Amino acid sequence: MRIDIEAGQPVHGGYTLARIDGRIVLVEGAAPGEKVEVEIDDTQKPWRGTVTAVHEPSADRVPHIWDVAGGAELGYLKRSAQLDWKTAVLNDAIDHLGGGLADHLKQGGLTVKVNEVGPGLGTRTRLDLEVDESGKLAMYAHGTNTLVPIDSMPLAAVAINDIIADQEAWTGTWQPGDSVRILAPSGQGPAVAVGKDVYRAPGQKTSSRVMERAAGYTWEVTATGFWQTHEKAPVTLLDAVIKGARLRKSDRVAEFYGGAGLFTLPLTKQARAVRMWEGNAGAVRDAKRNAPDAKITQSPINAKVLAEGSRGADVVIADPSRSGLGIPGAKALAASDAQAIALVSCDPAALARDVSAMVEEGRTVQSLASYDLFPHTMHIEAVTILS
Ligand SMILES: C[S@@+](CC[C@H](N)C(=O)[O-])C[C@H]1O[C@@H](n2cnc3c(N)ncnc32)[C@H](O)[C@@H]1O
Repeated sequence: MRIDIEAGQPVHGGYTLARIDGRIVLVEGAAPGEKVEVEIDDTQKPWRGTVTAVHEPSADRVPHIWDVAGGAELGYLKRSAQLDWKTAVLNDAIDHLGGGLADHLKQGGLTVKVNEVGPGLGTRTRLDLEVDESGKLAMYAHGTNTLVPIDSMPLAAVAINDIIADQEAWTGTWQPGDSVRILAPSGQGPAVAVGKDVYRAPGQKTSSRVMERAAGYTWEVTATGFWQTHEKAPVTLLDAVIKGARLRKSDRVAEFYGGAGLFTLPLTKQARAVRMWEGNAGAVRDAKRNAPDAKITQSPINAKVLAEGSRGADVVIADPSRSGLGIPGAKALAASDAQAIALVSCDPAALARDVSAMVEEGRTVQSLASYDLFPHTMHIEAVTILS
């Protein structure tokens, strides 16, 4: 069924909201306020609409930067409009899921907005690809299981695109059905990971770890493990977290969800003592090498670990995955004696819930800054500092 609608406000997930006879439709591919025709998928709840024609284009609409496959769902909007979109989504989550958080921020004179970080293209240092049945590097078409061969991916760093463009030279390195990660680490030349094998050139295997450098520090990170993907993410987040928390040399720090030690290493150089918790065994191995002066524990993190681990800390840092801390976990951190808590969030709903729970426990938000570390996508990253 095709129908004409006016797209409303942006909501989490990369959609704008529209209504048809009072029924909510999540629309993909429209700019807020645009009059568009959409193909309705009524098998999902809420209904989904995909733009099939634009009747009155928004002034924010531009030619899509790359609609070959998934991964750039806001690529049809000006960069400034993407930032406005994400700012609206973040504020909407705070208003609707954050209880009294919106009032709390207002009373503190804080406004929430997503800040531009560097250029929109060529900034991604990791690209995960599949190999199609003909052996070509491919990605899934947006929202499908269909692989589309690719010749370039404009969000990825130049070094990654050079490898994609020259993929014939890599014949035999990967096979149909393989998953391939191409990396452009900041501390060395590019690398290609196929399963557990890592190559720096066709046929030339290299270490399974790659070198990352930022803010005068060096980390070795398992090529297939987690590392922030935007080239400026390490420096941006280090600055936001460590400066934001006003870390002093005499502080004892408890860090949760520490990964390969992005924060852990600098913390050990700038604080008295650092304890870190992380669940992934490979990340813990990396973190122990990267930050030998920290006390690092491999453990699933839950409210009990957050409560016990934060006891006695002057500063607490937590960078959970998308699901966030959860209310019991957020309350456990809020109840610690820490003078500062830095929470890194990558999901607006989890942010609103977690920060609101900490405020309810008597904490005060000092700052809430968001950074566009995923340009042309719907994703956000935010750092909240609470006292
Ligand atoms: C967003 S990453 C952040 C890592 C690091 N701070 C960085 O920026 O590179 C989240 C980390 O939390 C870990 N993690 C997620 N859920 C966890 C859990 N329930 N218990 C322990 N670790 C968890 C993941 O393995 C991952 O390393």
